[in-house]
Amino acid sequence: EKIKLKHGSHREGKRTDAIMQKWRGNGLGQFIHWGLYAIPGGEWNGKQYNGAAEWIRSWNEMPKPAYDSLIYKFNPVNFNADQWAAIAKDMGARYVTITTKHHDGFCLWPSKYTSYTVANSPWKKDIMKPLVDAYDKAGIDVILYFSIMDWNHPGWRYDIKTRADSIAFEGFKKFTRNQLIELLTMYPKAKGLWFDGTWDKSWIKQAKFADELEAEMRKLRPGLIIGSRFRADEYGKRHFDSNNVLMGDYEQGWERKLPNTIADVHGNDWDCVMTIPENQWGYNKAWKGHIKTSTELIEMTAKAVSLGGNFVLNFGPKGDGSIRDQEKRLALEIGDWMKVNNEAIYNCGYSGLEKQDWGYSTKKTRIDKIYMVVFNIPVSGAYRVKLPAKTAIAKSYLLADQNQVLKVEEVHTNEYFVYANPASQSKPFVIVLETKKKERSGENNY
Ligand SMILES: C[C@@H]1N[C@@H](c2cn(-c3ccccc3)nn2)[C@H](O)[C@@H]1O
Repeated sequence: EKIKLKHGSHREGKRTDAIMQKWRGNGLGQFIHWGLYAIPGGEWNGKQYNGAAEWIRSWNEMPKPAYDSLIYKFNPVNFNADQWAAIAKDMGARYVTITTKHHDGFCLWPSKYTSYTVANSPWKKDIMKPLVDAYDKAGIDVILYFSIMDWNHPGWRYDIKTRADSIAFEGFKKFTRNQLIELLTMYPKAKGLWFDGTWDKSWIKQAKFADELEAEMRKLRPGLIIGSRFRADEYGKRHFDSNNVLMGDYEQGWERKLPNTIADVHGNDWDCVMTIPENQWGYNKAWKGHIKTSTELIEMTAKAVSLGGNFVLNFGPKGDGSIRDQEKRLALEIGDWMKVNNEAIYNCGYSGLEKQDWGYSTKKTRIDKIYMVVFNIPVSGAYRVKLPAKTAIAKSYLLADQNQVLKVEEVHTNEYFVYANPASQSKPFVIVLETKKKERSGENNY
């Protein structure tokens, strides 16, 4: 029995408009975390901060005034928006999410509503405009990351406990609305907003305000894409409202983790945002622990697409605006694979097939093509695939070499072995299945 909600979700099921269909088919995206935190790069006074570099302001070892005065050191002489966009293009990313303002409140655009922006740094110039233009020129859609939580704004509160809190937070809410309308007005090419910093009680209590603000933004920018993290319903429920309906246009619940089965995504659109090290979004000088390889990241991309989502890989440019070598190399390695295999990623989604040990299957939307993205090569050379009843395999071949038609054997009803011995076994590869309707129940060759 559904309960009456004024500020719950206002739409059930996936959006079907062209802007969202393009987003749904993107498959692979780039995340950019850049700001003042890139200057210390996880280190202060010769000591290393163990947390995520973009959270260094919350570290007791670094006095807040010392962090806040980093604005006077922001002068990224090696910043080159076209180079960042080229790296994303070479990787095969079809959209980018860029931090306009992270939790520290520093704005990468010359906002009229605070002095804590690039305009008052030695750099002086707008960073967002050249980035939006460079990515747009490269044919990569832009999404603006915006943190509601803003440690620099005097009106920010973690919770509203007193009348004074309430008065201060009203000013903060007006400021937040002003900045969001400002961003949408200054960067009309942006396709969406990626909200963060919305988990504290102060914001969760603003169901009505946030609901009306979301409506105002959608009216100002028809088709705008906003995820489930922006606002809570009037009972404080986030991501899914009190009737368990997804808030916003897609689920933003997969941060540094992936769903495992299709049941985990409840038939919704979703994105997974991922770091290359364990947990560093902003630039950190010392990448500690496991640094993901391009093969791991390609597998995560294939897994995300196989479960109907997008995979968004994070880059943390240095304080001088350059991109670190490890990130450039990974982007090129992923891009080399995507150049050959992106047909299995772009405009693909959940195939409906049972998961097999060799890897992940994806399906082109509306076309009878299934892609078997192989990460684990069976010693038998036989790749098992179970098709729905009345579906047969018309043809099978390697995506990387379509002249190599592969032998297919129906080993049980609707269960097939595809035989493939790929040339190079050191990289994931894709087997294509062109399917057709089964005319009649063919002989099964047991
Ligand atoms: C997309 C990622 N989200 C930010 C984040 C938020 N949190 C966090 C930490 C403690 C409680 C709740 C949320 N950790 N990281 C990261 O700083 C980065 O921006």
